[in-house]
Amino acid sequence: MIVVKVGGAEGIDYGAVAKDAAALWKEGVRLLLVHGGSALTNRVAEALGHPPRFLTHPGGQVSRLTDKETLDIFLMVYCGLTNKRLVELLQKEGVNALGLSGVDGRLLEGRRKTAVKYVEDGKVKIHRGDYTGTVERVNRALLDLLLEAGYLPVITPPAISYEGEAINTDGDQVAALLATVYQAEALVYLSNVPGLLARYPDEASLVREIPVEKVEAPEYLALAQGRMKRKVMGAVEAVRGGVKRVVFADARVENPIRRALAGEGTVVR
Ligand SMILES: Nc1ncnc2c1ncn2[C@@H]1O[C@H](COP(=O)(O)OP(=O)(O)OP(=O)(O)O)[C@@H](O)[C@H]1O
Repeated sequence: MIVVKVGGAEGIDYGAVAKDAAALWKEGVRLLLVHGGSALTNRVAEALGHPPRFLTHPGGQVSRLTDKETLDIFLMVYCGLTNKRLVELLQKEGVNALGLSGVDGRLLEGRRKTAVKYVEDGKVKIHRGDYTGTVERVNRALLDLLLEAGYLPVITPPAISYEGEAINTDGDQVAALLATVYQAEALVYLSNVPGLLARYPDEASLVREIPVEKVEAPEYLALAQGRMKRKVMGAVEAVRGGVKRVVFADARVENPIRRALAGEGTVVR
């Protein structure tokens, strides 16, 4: 199994991703696609007069404040436009892709975090009423059913809480969890950069490899900071959990998945 997460930043060539995924699928490679949608969500939110807001947590991570209106916009962009366009591109390539969110069939279940700690003006504050959470359980039986019947699953956040509410959840974590559940040969993160950059946005500073056992070493620790921390530590956890390798790679090129599998990008193993 190969799990591919297509990021939602500007500049991603969805056509190239779909073409590559379809070719691999037809060769008999088992795939799960997960996608994001953050940049488009920001644009639609602005256009609808409900601009995006982000919270910086005490640990330094940043997340989207997800109130009821934001969740509605999130559903429109992730489950609507982004998911259906990707499914359409795959259908054009002759693959019977099937889009589903974590809400459908309780595919991705997690705990809703109603109170979220964040830092503002140097003080720790609490935001209540958020619709966010972390996925803890995957409905693998549902995915197996689809895979056995020949459908290529195209999966998107949100997830569903144990109480049955849609919750915004991190797509990177979803992909890592799916890869771990399937003990995937590879987990590929496609984005609008060539991989993890030591000095973002300098593309010449691409880090070629992160050996899991050395992730705490000073040269790698610098990379696992701020916005990238969650991605790097998620990759390390996936490898520790049995995924053979994680590759962060470019989705602005032809054959992005094949290139990533050939080692172009940042390889964590
Ligand atoms: N050190 C770094 N190395 C590589 N990319 C970085 C770094 N720091 C910040 N970035 C940025 O992080 C972004 C990763 O975004 P990605 O495509 O994975 O989507 P996302 O914003 O995580 O959300 P979603 O998947 O929900 O749309 C890239 O657009 C990249 O520009």
